[in-house]
Amino acid sequence: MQLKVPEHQVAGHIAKDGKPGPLVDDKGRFFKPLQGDSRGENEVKFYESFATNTEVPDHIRRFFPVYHGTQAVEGSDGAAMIVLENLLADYSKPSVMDVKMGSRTWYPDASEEYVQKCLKKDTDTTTASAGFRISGFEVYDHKESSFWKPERKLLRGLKVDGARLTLRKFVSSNSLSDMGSKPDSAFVSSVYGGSNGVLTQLLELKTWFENQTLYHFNSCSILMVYENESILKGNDDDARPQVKLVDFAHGNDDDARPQVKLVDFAHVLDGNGVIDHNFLGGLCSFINFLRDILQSPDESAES
Ligand SMILES: O=P(O)(O)O[C@@H]1[C@@H](OP(=O)(O)O)[C@H](OP(=O)(O)O)[C@H](O)[C@H](OP(=O)(O)O)[C@H]1OP(=O)(O)O
Ligand SMILES: Nc1ncnc2c1ncn2[C@@H]1O[C@H](COP(=O)(O)OP(=O)(O)O)[C@@H](O)[C@H]1O
Repeated sequence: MQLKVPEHQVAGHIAKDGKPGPLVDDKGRFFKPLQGDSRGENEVKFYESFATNTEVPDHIRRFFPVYHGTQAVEGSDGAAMIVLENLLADYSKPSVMDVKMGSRTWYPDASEEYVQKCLKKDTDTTTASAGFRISGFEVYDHKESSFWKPERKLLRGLKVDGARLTLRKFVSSNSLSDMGSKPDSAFVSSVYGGSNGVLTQLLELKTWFENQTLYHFNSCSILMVYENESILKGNDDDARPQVKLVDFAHGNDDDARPQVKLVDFAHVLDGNGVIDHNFLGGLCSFINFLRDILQSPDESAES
């Protein structure tokens, strides 16, 4: 089995100080190392419970990576890995964003030290104020024909206006690395809008969260992705780029294939019959941000 480091991982742990990081194979699988201090175990427990839980509606399962069990992986010194569907396997030039949901990232029964560490990050970022924070993203830069990923430090410093601007940049064809410039929001309707777009998917998820009391998704992320291969820019450099969507492989127009998934279940707890207000509140807020961008894509945003 040929394993390699994922090309487009945008957040989370990576191989460091002798600890393994995630790997992918060429068969569409993503291997996530089992993390220590019960996080790995807890994540496995969630995936096993979720896979067999008959109360989870089928249409909701598509928002979660398919789980293929655990496996000791040779290429990673025999470390035990959680084997998941590689969510990016079918994308050739993906733009990806990881958005950590909730207005708090600590969970009941966490140690005081851990709560304090999370609280600091939550108040320093948009978690406490907006109910979510952008943990990481990578966009395909159409001008440079390459991927651009901001440093973590830069994202940690984002306030609400910066997060709003970043959500515009994520669907823009210009000014990616220049954090101060105005994004053109060229792909906003193809990615955030439409009957298969991000907003529609988030609203479906929200309907479930308004009722589900099975799990509490502490510190869990929404992973948004879309395909750039099919997005063609017009040649008129002076004008706002004309964007046409063409999918060469399938001959379809409008095929940015926006996808919304949930990832990172290391801190999921039983819902015990109680609505997950923390995740739901963050989701509602995130939906409002995207709705505002869709409604006024040309509005100039301040950084
Ligand atoms: O160590 P840090 O400060 O980078 O925090 C990690 C988070 O990074 P971030 O706050 O987004 O920059 C990291 O967040 P991302 O996955 O990068 O969104 C995780 O929350 C990680 O905890 P866990 O693996 O989910 O248990 C977090 O690790 P722990 O602090 O819980 O060990
Ligand atoms: N199933 C998956 N397929 C593809 N990429 C994934 C998958 N799960 C996670 N990732 C990538 O790895 C990053 C970190 O994942 P996460 O589960 O949050 O790890 P950690 O527990 O180390 O924070 C995500 O932001 C995303 O880029």
